[in-house]
Amino acid sequence: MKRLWNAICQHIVAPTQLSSDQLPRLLAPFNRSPQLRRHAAAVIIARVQLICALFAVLVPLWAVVDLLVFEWPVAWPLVLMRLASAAVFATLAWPRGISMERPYLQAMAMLVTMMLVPPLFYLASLQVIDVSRLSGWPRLVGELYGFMPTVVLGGLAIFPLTALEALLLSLPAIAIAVFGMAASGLEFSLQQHGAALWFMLLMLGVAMFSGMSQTHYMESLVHKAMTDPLTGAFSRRSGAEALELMFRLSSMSSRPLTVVFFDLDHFKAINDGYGHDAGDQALIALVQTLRGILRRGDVLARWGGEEFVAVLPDLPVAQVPAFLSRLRAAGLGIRPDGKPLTASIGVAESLVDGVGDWAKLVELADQRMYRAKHEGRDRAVLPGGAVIGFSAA
Ligand SMILES: Nc1nc2c(ncn2[C@@H]2O[C@H](COP(=O)(O)OP(=O)(O)OP(=O)(O)O)[C@@H](O)[C@H]2O)c(=O)[nH]1
Repeated sequence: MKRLWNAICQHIVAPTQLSSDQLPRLLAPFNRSPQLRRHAAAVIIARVQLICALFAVLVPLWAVVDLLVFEWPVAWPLVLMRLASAAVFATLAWPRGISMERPYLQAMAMLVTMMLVPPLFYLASLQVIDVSRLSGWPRLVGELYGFMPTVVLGGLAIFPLTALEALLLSLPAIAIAVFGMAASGLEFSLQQHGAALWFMLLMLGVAMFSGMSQTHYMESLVHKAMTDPLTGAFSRRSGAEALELMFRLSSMSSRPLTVVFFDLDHFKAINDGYGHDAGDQALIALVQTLRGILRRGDVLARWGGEEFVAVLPDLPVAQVPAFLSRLRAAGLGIRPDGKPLTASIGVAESLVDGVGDWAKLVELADQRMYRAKHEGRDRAVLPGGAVIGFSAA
């Protein structure tokens, strides 16, 4: 069974392994990191804009066919509807930035708007085209309009969506298609419309599968690009990006944001005395320990060789001593000679330190870390200059 699961993951779902904790994230868009949500939103927005730019040109061009095939009383409302649709597509295609605060909401709003235009166009076309009374070319073109909701479902396949998102986004198109079948003047039966319905469900299945596969692939790439390959902590660049976003969000709501700067003590001695691999193992163990102490929304980034930055939203400076005691209780790991691994720590907090940007907050934490280093290591310097010595406690 495990071999079958591995074969599915390796050869069908994506060329990268799928772990059991990733599967729920492919089924529904919950529990995603803000970075991943932002990246998914950026991809969706870029693709919506590309498609909308194409449709803004192609949709009005198709008016030529309407004018050639249909009588004027049928053709002119269709041309007007095409111009209105093109205006919506052009508006969506208009270059715009990605919302800093709610990128996912922006992406979904744009996607839903784009997805609604063709089915609504089809719905409106039913008011002017009665397929059951047409024959020849007009009937063919009229029946093509009936495919619009299905085309929309197929189009979903190009977006990195979870199964739930693809399902919810397809519901309006399916509902409009069924309504159209009932209102088309043709017999409303499974024999008459079953094939079209089956084809829609097939398209939905393809869209869900493709969306999940893209989501998984995107998640793997984002994870690789954002994390330090040795420890799995955020890289400095992605840590800075996360910090910038968190700083902005916490300043908007006047909530505290705390930065804890760690620099391991006498780390060079581990490399020199026991080899680089022993040093690597110490760094990996340190990150595992810190992960156990940090909360879900906290961020841990490897800032430099043996320097780490933890970003803790909603942690006021008054709660920092409690955080440091948890750290002290867990320990930072053991050096190869059996002695405890220690660090010099600097803490800065956005409200108490009154800084205006995230870089200044890190700079303050870094300066306090240096003070901790110069005052004897294995201690933390807090805002206001308070010092908490670890070994003495
Ligand atoms: N094993 C290993 N060592 C690293 C890595 N990155 C940086 N280092 C080493 O970390 C050491 C940092 O040394 P220093 O900056 O002198 O600091 P230190 O020995 O910790 O001394 P203090 O900070 O003054 O307590 C250097 O020897 C680097 O080569 C890494 O990824 N793996």
